Amino acid sequence: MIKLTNVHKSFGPQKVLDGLDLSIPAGQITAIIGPSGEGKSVLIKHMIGLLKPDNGAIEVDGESILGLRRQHLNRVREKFGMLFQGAALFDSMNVFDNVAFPLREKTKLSKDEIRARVLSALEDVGLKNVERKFTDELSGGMKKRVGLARALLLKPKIILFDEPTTGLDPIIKRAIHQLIRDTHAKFGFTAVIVSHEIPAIFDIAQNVAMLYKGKILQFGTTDEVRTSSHPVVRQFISGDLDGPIQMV
Ligand SMILES: Nc1ncnc2c1ncn2[C@@H]1O[C@H](COP(=O)(O)OP(=O)(O)OP(=O)(O)O)[C@@H](O)[C@H]1O
Repeated sequence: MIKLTNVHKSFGPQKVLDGLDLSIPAGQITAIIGPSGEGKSVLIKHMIGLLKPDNGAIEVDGESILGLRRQHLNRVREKFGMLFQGAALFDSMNVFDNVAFPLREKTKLSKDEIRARVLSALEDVGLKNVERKFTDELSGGMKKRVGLARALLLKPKIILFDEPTTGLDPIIKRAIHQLIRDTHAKFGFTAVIVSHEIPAIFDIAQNVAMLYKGKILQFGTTDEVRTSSHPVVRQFISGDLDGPIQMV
């Protein structure tokens, strides 16, 4: 479904991805874990063509996304929904207009149809009677829900989540994780979730990929990674200060 082969990416002298190989299975939830600053956000930005590799191949549904003309790349991007770190809502719009935005931009649906779809998407994420509120009146957890409603609206085949629970309290974190799991069960999209929520993320992901020193150090089912014998993976998951991962 999403396949990266021998991907290299540097920013000036800093090598971030160093011959990375990764295949994201279709229709499943895959978590990407790894130390801060290793390039997890850079990696998912490559999947949707927001960053271009210096070298390597990237395919979505068997089609290379490199070297595509803008129009063609936009068509590939329509397969994706995204929930980035700050939920990326527009402050100047209320909740309804934020969620309706992609429908107004990308479809010719009637006002009534847009209204029905927006309210149904908000209901899917457990939000009712908030559509007139402005985003600065919402809590962090509500913002994430609105972002997820917007990401779900165009029924994407793939949703990329970049740290969807960062900065939220433990109960809201769990609620957002459950919501991702429930909406995934309902809609069956391919999910890629960058997350530091260990071990909580293991309860919702089917696969885990650990990024370390520019490569995928281990990719496997959640159980395989949870019980990994690799010293780096073990140290990272357990949060031990002692081990091969050096603090700087
Ligand atoms: N557009 C850019 N220009 C220059 N450097 C960048 C750019 N984007 C990312 N980087 C650098 O690439 C490295 C990896 O960043 P990235 O945000 O992908 O890390 P991460 O693994 O997602 O980190 P965290 O877990 O802390 O969110 C960082 O050193 C960052 O400064």
